[in-house]
Amino acid sequence: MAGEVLQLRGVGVRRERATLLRDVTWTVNENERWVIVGPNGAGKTTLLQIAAAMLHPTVGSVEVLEEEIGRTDVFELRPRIGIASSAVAERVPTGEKVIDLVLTASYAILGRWREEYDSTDVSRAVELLDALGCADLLRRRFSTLSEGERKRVQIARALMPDPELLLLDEPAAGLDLGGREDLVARLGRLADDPAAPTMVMVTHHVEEVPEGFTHALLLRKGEVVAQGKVDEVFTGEHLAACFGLPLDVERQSGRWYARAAR
Ligand SMILES: Nc1ncnc2c1ncn2[C@@H]1O[C@H](COP(=O)(O)OP(=O)(O)OP(=O)(O)O)[C@@H](O)[C@H]1O
Repeated sequence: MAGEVLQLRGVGVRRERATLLRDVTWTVNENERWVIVGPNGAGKTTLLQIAAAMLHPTVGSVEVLEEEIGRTDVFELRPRIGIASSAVAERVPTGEKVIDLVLTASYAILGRWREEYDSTDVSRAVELLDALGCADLLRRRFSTLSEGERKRVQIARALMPDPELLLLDEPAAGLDLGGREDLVARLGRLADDPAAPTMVMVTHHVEEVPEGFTHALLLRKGEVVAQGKVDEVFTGEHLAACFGLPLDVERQSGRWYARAAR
């Protein structure tokens, strides 16, 4: 596949009287690594759900992997997209084992039933869990894992179908400092891998943006504040407009830091 992985034109999402997204026009090209940043309630998860073909816009047009939403079979499209999100984690059936949670991603389903998996599928699932430092968890029940373990298992699941697009919704939320730094380093290595899928990650914190992420989109109250190359978007001016307070922003050794301006 070449070219545009996501193409949104004039996208709006409304629910009852609320406007969740307004006039979002956004293009993600193959091999780019995007981060969506914004305060609570800005519309980040809504935008990610649009990108995951899980939500249709109220207005505007959306193409995901060159398929137009509304004119394509989303059940064929979804296995081409890997998503790690707490909205998915909440729907994991009680008692589901970690290995089965990763395997079932091949069919974009939750809950193992009677599907057949061959030894190649099982080896791939084990390799992915190993790469994310979770090889010792494969026989555990997902519900018994710590928050950090769950996050890493969900990323292994998202990578299982060898997706063309990888979507990560707040992958570092709830992690302790060591867990966050470990995850950010793993995501940085993934971002640097030319064989890795196009990536879009949602976060509240610029400190969680791994090295190797190329582009950023800032959202506030459902509208795009700025978008483009990460070093052009992560300025004090743009981030202050996004979060609604004066900020000092700096970059050190490839990572970003922001704090309230004194
Ligand atoms: N069905 C709905 N009806 C009305 N408002 C909704 C509905 N679903 C979501 N919202 C509102 O839309 C806004 C955007 O929600 P969304 O989850 O996309 O934001 P977010 O940027 O991901 O937030 P957070 O950082 O807090 O997770 C929020 O203010 C939320 O309360």
